[in-house]
Amino acid sequence: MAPVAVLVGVMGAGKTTVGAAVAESLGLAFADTDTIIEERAGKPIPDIFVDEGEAAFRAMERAVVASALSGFDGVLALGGGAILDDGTRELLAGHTVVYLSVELADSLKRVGLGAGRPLLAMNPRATLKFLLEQRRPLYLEVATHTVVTDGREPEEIAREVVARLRP
Ligand SMILES: Nc1ncnc2c1ncn2[C@@H]1O[C@H](COP(=O)(O)OP(=O)(O)O)[C@@H](O)[C@H]1O
Ligand SMILES: O=C(O)C1=C[C@@H](OP(=O)(O)O)[C@@H](O)[C@H](O)C1
Ligand SMILES: [Mg+2]
Repeated sequence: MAPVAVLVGVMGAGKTTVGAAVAESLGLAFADTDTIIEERAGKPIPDIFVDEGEAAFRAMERAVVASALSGFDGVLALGGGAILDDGTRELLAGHTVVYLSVELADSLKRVGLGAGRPLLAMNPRATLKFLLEQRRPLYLEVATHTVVTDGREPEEIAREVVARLRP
């Protein structure tokens, strides 16, 4: 058992939104590692970052990704920073991984002031610019498909993802 597709990309790429649309269109279940982590921890992500720190969050994320990759056969969205963890990147090898790419302008428009995203609590523009540059090579490293999202509606992006998943 493995997800039909795993979505990666920076905050605001649309992983959660597009992932749910792809799952619906394929008649499959959708799961988001952020939601699973919040359920397991019993608190929202910003509280996990404050109480336990980013390293503890990444470890929880790795454990959740590991169990979803072996026990879930729908569409799986990861958090934007999951690929920072060496172990998580290794787990993704051999899976169908769709990188939703987005540039700074659109990602900023989409996340606004970063509510619910603790890494954007201060200076979202500078932080997102840094994260995009730091992480792009890692997204490309794990991706089997890349779909550009700038200037496009989620439904159109979801249709392209579905088309790319066809054998
Ligand atoms: N292609 C898009 N165009 C416009 N807004 C979008 C698009 N994709 C997502 N959004 C909006 O941007 C915000 C962040 O989307 P989300 O799916 O949570 O991104 P991610 O999970 O990659 O951080 C949400 O408010 C969502 O409705
Ligand atoms: O990029 C990151 O490090 C993070 C992205 C968030 O998910 P989204 O990419 O779905 O916003 C969430 O996992 C957490 O706030 C950390
Ligand atoms: Mg998300």
